[in-house]
Amino acid sequence: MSAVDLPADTAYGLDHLPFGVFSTEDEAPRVGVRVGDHVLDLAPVAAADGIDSAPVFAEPTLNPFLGLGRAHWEALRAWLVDLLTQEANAELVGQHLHPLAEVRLHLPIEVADYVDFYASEHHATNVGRIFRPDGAALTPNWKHLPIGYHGRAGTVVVSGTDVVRPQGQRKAPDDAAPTFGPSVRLDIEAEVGFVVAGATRLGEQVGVDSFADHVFGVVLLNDWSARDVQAWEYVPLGPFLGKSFATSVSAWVTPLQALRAARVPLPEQDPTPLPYLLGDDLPGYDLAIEVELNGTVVSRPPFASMYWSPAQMLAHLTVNGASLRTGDLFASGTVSGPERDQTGSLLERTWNGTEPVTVGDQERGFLQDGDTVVLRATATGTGGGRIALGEVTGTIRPATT
Ligand SMILES: O=C(O)/C=C/C(=O)CC(=O)CC(=O)O
Ligand SMILES: [Ca+2]
Ligand SMILES: [Mg+2]
Repeated sequence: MSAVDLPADTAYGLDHLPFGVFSTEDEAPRVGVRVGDHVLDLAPVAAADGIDSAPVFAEPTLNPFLGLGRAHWEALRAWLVDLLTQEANAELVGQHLHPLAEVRLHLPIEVADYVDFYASEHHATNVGRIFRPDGAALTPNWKHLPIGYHGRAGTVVVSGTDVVRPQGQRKAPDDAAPTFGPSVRLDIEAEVGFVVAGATRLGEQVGVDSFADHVFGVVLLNDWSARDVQAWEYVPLGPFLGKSFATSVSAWVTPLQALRAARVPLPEQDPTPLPYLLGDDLPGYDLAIEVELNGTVVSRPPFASMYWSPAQMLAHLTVNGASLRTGDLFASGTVSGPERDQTGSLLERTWNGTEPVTVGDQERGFLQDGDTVVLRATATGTGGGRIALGEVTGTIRPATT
């Protein structure tokens, strides 16, 4: 018995409870929790139950709630489970449940800084082979630190937002001079994003053991990439306009607590990293990702194969004393497993377009206008069944010329 009716096999049951921001026709965006195929409007329910922090849920982003800190997130989750478990609350809860089909979902966080890592050994090896065929696949630093760069926070968009084909300079090695125009090698990157909460001071470091104090939860993330622009611009400072035009995230943020049963050991790290990257609790997560292109699943990247733990990424991100802000977002980097059909980018999946994938009755090297990409991911929930991260979808629109 409980306050809501849920199918036994739902991926959004009481062991999940992801947070997002939604609006209904006549009311402003506010915080909601996904329960089955409904969204629970948190502010009025929390207010009715005498929760002090109820007003943070009437805000148009999760940031004010996230800023309250870990003890508060955990207490709120316990309250929510209790509320939804008791049949006596059925009327209160029922008044504030909206069918998903009747709401609009918004970007759940106001993104402060956005950082993207490069933490898959399989991905880094593949990209090294394709982009730098004459050198070693992995750069000498790769196994000593989680490589990353700062991306563009202002162009992080919510799932469902169209992506306009970027324009820019590109020059293949054999071209005499660069040309300008719409990217002809537009790609995806299937990634997992980590939502940071709680500000730190300049000069402060967040050690590997403080990961769960500073990461509220995870989103699925598509780091759209223009490979032709990227290949010409990135030496020596790294990715710039080939990545900054759009990064899509799921509308739902899955709390770290909901992923406790999905924790797995990391692959062995050899050589042993420096002490600030070592700790007793360096979780990997067994998330089964799926990349769908125009209705056909083209790849199944396994997040469990990532070399670096997100706890190591956060420790590295702050080891120089860079401070954190609530709403910071860091992404894992493209998730690729050892097999070709486990790679998280078309660059790898089609080996730079030379081995196209079959999608329905067509073939694809890179993305064409009108193509739709959907990323999905599931994991074992604490209740023993599967939970599903919010999906990330985007459709490519022609360049604005
Ligand atoms: O190795 C390179 O030159 C480029 C790598 C990427 O494009 C990957 C990137 O953005 C990080 C990642 O997603 O793993
Ligand atoms: Ca990336
Ligand atoms: Mg991007």
